[in-house]
Amino acid sequence: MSPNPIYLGVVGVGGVGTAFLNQLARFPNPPKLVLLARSSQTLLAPTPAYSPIPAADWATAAATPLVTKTGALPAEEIATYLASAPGRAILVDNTSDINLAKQYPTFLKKGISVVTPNKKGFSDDLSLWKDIFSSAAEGKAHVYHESTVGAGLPVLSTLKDLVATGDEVTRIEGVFSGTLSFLFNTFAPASGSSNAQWSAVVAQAKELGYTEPDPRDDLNGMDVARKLTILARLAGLEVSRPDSFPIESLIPEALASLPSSAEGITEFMTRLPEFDAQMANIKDSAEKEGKVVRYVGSIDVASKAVKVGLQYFDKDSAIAGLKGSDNIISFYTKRYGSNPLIVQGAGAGGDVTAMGVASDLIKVMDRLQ
Ligand SMILES: NC(=O)C1=CN([C@@H]2O[C@H](COP(=O)(O)OP(=O)(O)OC[C@H]3O[C@@H](n4cnc5c(N)ncnc54)[C@H](OP(=O)(O)O)[C@@H]3O)[C@@H](O)[C@H]2O)C=CC1
Ligand SMILES: N[C@@H](CC=O)C(=O)O
Ligand code: NA
Repeated sequence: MSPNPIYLGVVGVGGVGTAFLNQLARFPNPPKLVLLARSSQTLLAPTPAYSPIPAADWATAAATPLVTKTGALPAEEIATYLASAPGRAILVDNTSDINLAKQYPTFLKKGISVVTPNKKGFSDDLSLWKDIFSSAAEGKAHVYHESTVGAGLPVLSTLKDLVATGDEVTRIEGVFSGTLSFLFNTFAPASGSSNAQWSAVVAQAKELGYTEPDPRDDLNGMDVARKLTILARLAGLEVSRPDSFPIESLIPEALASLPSSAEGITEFMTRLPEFDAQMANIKDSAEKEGKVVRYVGSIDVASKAVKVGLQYFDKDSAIAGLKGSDNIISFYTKRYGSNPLIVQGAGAGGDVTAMGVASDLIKVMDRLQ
């Protein structure tokens, strides 16, 4: 038993949330799970006892006797409930909801720490970024969001360590999307050949849990732009918004105005095969130069230039040779000279993303002890 009980609220039980609950169930000294929510329902440990809900999958947790069930609760109510627990509290946000992310300052000011793989809050307006960190200081709470870039890979912790120890980061570049890495590695491999259709590989990436809840957020480049916004801000650049620099979209023009609803996602996935020839043309153009096409991003710190889009690579390059959903992130710094510090490995998927969330949770728990 840890000396000071810590109370936990978890919102989101999709691919990442379910894998996170699995890992939480194996913690030797788990926090007390007192709130578990999905979009339509919330499970609460009854007050004032706050006796914990088992850290199990949604169905098991929902079937637990004595759990109070309500519909979706406003973020302010979740914050009030957690702040009234008889100990320090942590919110784990496993959604991609911008509205919940906009309420992080409310949680933090009440002393509730936030751990999340949700990129939205850290990559929206710069004012929200500043509000999140000043609110954390005000509430003496912590914010950890390692899985917002490179899933569980130690990308943010590496960058923070470089900056905190006085190194000068000059450039960050690489492949930042697990989905786009998987798509291009499968559709246009550097060795061998592939007859896979673009739309079929997109459907596979969605099935494997690599894509954002709306796969168009990956294909339009916005997911990569959000990650670069977060990295650029940590490297000291005041990027105002994730759309403040040019982003190359892979969404066919004719499908660009479909609604951002569940119906819009279904129609997009249904009609995507009509546009397979467009992506095949891009692949063939690279092939004619003896290269492969990949979706990459870069931040040049001195010139404050952020770039996101397609580029051709030699087939024997490190980027061309990536496998599966791998990300590769190269940090060029004064201390590391011309050989960058490189972080590489799976950049999407429930288990690896949940690992980043679970390890952040352990770090926050340690700091609250
Ligand atoms: N998948 C991956 O590889 C990675 C994902 N991430 C990030 O992790 C987060 C989760 O992704 P993933 O698990 O794949 O997404 P899913 O779509 O699988 O799950 C999202 C979950 O959030 C719930 N949810 C959405 N909005 C709300 C809300 N307002 N209140 C309560 N619950 C809500 C959904 O509820 P319901 O079950 O009712 O639909 C669902 O349980 C995203 O921010 C994503 O960007 C980061 C790195 C990698
Ligand atoms: N959809 C994202 C998930 C991780 O951030 C990706 O594919 O990289
Ligand atoms: Na990471």
